[in-house]
Order: sequence, then structure tokens, then C-alpha cells
Amino acid sequence: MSRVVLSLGSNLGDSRSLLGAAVDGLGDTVVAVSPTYATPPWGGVEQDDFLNLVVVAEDADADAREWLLRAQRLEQVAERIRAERWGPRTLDVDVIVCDDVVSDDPDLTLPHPRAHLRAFVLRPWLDVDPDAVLGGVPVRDHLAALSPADRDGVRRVDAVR
Ligand SMILES: Nc1ncnc2c1ncn2[C@@H]1O[C@H](COP(=O)(O)OP(=O)(O)OP(=O)(O)O)[C@@H](O)[C@H]1O
Ligand SMILES: Nc1nc2c(c(=O)[nH]1)N=C(CO)CN2
Repeated sequence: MSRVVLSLGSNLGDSRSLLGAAVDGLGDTVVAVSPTYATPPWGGVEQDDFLNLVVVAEDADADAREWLLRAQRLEQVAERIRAERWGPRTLDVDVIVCDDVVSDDPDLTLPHPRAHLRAFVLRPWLDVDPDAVLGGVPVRDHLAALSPADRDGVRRVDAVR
């Protein structure tokens, strides 16, 4: 059995439908879906706000690499085009943590190396798992360490699922 935390984001196309379809695509592996947030773009590229949410999923037959493949398949279904780093996209699915796996493989770095800096990951994750831990530090502490502007920039909106 593996338990994974996935971060889903979109700021191109019909983001609500794309995110909803991606959650559906995870089928009965889904354990929890966070509220949906409208979030300012992270990373310095000027672009539209994103919609973001977090999914917790479990599957006895999937290891971390299998979750990455599933994440990439969902992105392909959404016809994601890789143009600019941290730029606009129809769908981005990142593996944040998978059990206690630690990996520095560039193709699959775990925990996700930038998750602790991203309110768009931390805030929805806390909603579904208030005691979550990332890299040995409570997720609520990572969130508290962000600037008030980063923390307060994320706004809850109507849930896509
Ligand atoms: N934990 C992870 N989750 C998803 N992709 C990862 C992870 N670790 C490494 N990667 C690799 O990152 C590569 C680029 O991913 P992607 O284009 O989604 O990056 P990005 O979303 O623009 O930026 P970021 O990685 O900061 O979220 C992929 O080829 C993938 O193999
Ligand atoms: N708010 C927000 N900003 C981002 C996002 C995202 O999902 N949400 N994804 C990015 C690519 O990794 C870059 N910046």
C-alpha cells in the first residue's frame, strides 16, 4: 500500500473542468480531495491566477514511480504543452510526498523540493490532513514560515469536486 499527496494546478483552458477530470481520472484511489483555491502565480512568471487543490490517494499496487507516471498521464490527457518553466499550463500534477520515500533523482525528487515554499500546496494539504509532515517539519509550520502576502494570497473558491 502506498499513500501519496498530489498537487494539482491549472491556469489555462477550462481549469475547473480540467481539474475535475483529473480527480476523476484517479478513480477509486482517491482518499481525500481538498477544497479548491484560487492562487497567485508562484515563480515570477507574469500570468493568470491558478486554481489549485491537493489529492490524497492510496493504492496497494502503486509505488512512487507509478504515481509519477499516473500524474504525467493525467497531464497528457489535458494536452499540457511544456513551454516556459513555471509558466501557464492546462494541468500540472506534482507528487509531493509518497509514504516516507526520499529521492534525489531529478526525474522524481521526493519530497517535492519546492513544496514547502508554496502556499498553493501547503494550505489545501492542511485542509485534508491538519497533522501532515513534510521533510520532518509540520506542514502548518512551513505555512507559518511563509510571508503573510504568500499565505494570504490563496483564496478558497467553489470546489471543483
Ligand atoms: N516530485 C515530483 N513530481 C513531479 N515531477 C517531478 C518530481 N520530481 C521530479 N520531477 C520531474 O520534473 C520534471 C518537470 O516537471 P514539470 O514540468 O511539471 O515542472 P514544473 O511543474 O514546471 O516545476 P516544479 O517542479 O517546480 O513544480 C518532470 O520531468 C518530472 O520527471
Ligand atoms: N499559484 C501557482 N503557481 C504556480 C503553479 C501552480 O500550480 N499554482 N505551478 C507552477 C508550475 O510548477 C508554477 N507556479
